[in-house]
Amino acid sequence: MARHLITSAIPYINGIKHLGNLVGSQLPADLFARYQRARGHEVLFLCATDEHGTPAELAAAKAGQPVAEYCAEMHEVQARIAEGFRLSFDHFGRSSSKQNEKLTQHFAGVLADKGLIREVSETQMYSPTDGRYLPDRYIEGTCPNCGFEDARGDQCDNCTKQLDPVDLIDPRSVISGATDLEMRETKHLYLRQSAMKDELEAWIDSKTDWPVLTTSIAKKWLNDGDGLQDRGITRDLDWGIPVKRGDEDWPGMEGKVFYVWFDAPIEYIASAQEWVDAGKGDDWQRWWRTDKGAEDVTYTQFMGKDNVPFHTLSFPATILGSGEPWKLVDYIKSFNYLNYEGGQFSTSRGRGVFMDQALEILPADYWRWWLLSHAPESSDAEFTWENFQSSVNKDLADVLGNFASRVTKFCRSKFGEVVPEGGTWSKAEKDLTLYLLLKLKKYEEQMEAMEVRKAASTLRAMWVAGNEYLQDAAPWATFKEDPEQAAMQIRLGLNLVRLYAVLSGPFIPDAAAQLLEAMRAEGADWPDDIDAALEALPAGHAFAVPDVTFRKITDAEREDWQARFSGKRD
Ligand SMILES: Nc1ncnc2c1ncn2[C@@H]1O[C@H](COP(=O)(O)OP(=O)(O)OP(=O)(O)O)[C@@H](O)[C@H]1O
Ligand SMILES: [Zn+2]
Repeated sequence: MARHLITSAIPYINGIKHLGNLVGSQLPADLFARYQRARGHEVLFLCATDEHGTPAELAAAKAGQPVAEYCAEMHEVQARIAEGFRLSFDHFGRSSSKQNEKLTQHFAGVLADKGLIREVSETQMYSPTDGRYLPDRYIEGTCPNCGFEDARGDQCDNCTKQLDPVDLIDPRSVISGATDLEMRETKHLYLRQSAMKDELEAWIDSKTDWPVLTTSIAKKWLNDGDGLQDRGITRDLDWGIPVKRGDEDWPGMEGKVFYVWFDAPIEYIASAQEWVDAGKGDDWQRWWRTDKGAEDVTYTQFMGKDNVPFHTLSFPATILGSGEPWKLVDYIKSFNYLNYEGGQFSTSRGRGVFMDQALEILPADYWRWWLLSHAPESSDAEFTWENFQSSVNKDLADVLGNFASRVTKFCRSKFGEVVPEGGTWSKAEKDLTLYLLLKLKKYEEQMEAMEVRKAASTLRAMWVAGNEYLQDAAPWATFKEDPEQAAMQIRLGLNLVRLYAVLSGPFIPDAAAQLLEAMRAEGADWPDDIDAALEALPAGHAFAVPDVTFRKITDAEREDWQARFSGKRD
């Protein structure tokens, strides 16, 4: 039995995630976790909410709530929606946890001891009226480029020019509107990533099996321009993990917090500690410490492309730089972007379909299937309502759902709700099992390699083969001349329903469970042997006709949804 540690990029707290976020991180991670569990391996699947930083403060202010309270509520909301999508996390933690605070302070202390942290003096906007430094996003003013009056400190939304707060004409505080802003000197900690460039590069170079998307982004950051830069890991904010050197205060760093991208990946480890502290597990170190049992763990991370630099360079710099025996990632599966109807999904602009809305209109499996079978792997992909309707109707309703329904209903009408007896396999059945055997091996290889789209298409090919077999065998016609042969065909069909349920579980867990229950299948073990799997339900075994597994999406619904989700979410 292998041991798999699996993490999904942790979703940011400032709102409900869209379908792009889902397919770029949590959903494929869940697919892989479910597959490895189905293969009998030991899995620890972790995720969390990413709660620190300015956008969380801004979102809380907009909601009129204290930021801690806002984050606690949004965490619950995200956890509930994740359950709705059947994301099978062993633990869904919070980067604002006590465990993460301690661990983040620990890493900063160890890195400082190793000489990998330096102090830098810089100037930053300070607002005496607000009594605080203002991050770029807290400053607005007139754009020097286009004259737009509400340009932000980091960028003008009108002309898209990247800005520095000092560029703005008549800058003002977003919090109070105060205009008496001044530049003040402030000290920050920088992680000396540049000192670790060679070590990081050698490590990346050793990962010859990683997706090109992952390694090409890492290489770009390592070598473009002046090469890998040191990175500020502290901020003048209230909301975040207080800067400490291990358990000790850090002279000169009073009132400062760690930068959100420093503490967020450390939460992958802290989430395992939270899992234990919540009484769900008894040993987190055997997953995370190579000196305490984690040397045989395979660790896989899932994320969208914008997260790759932090996972290939910054977080490994923290882990490697500590010199402590922490588990390093073995494989980083990264994704391109899913776009929405000719544009981008966007949380800030409320564009696209969001996870809560998706579940209001259709069950999780419909979305899981479409998203995974169209995952943006080798390039960006696009969600359109037409494509969604046609894929769901073809793959799920016409192929899988229809197969289960025809086989079970025909059996009930001619033989009753028990697996019928008699008949022997002919060439058609042997050909089918051989085909399924080949496809199954392919499916396993693709799932192991996390080739999500290809695995979906292989699974679909197995469903299609069953449908074609049924069409050709035509038990309804056979029955008239040779009821025993028809019984054999239907017996095989019922066993195929069970087999499909077992194999489809990672993609469409609810439908899989529903079909297994209807088939009254005792075990749902992964098939070692196709022939045996196709005789798992013996003659005389009782079953029930399942309720409709998948329904079709009508044109009227599609048009309705297309209109409803064309504007901005409020
Ligand atoms: N359109 C997209 N398609 C695929 N993955 C995406 C997309 N947008 C974001 N992601 C990924 O989703 C995961 C969670 O993202 P996160 O919560 O940080 O939101 P985000 O990247 O700020 O997205 P947005 O700006 O749209 O809110 C990350 O791994 C990110 O790379
Ligand atoms: Zn402008």
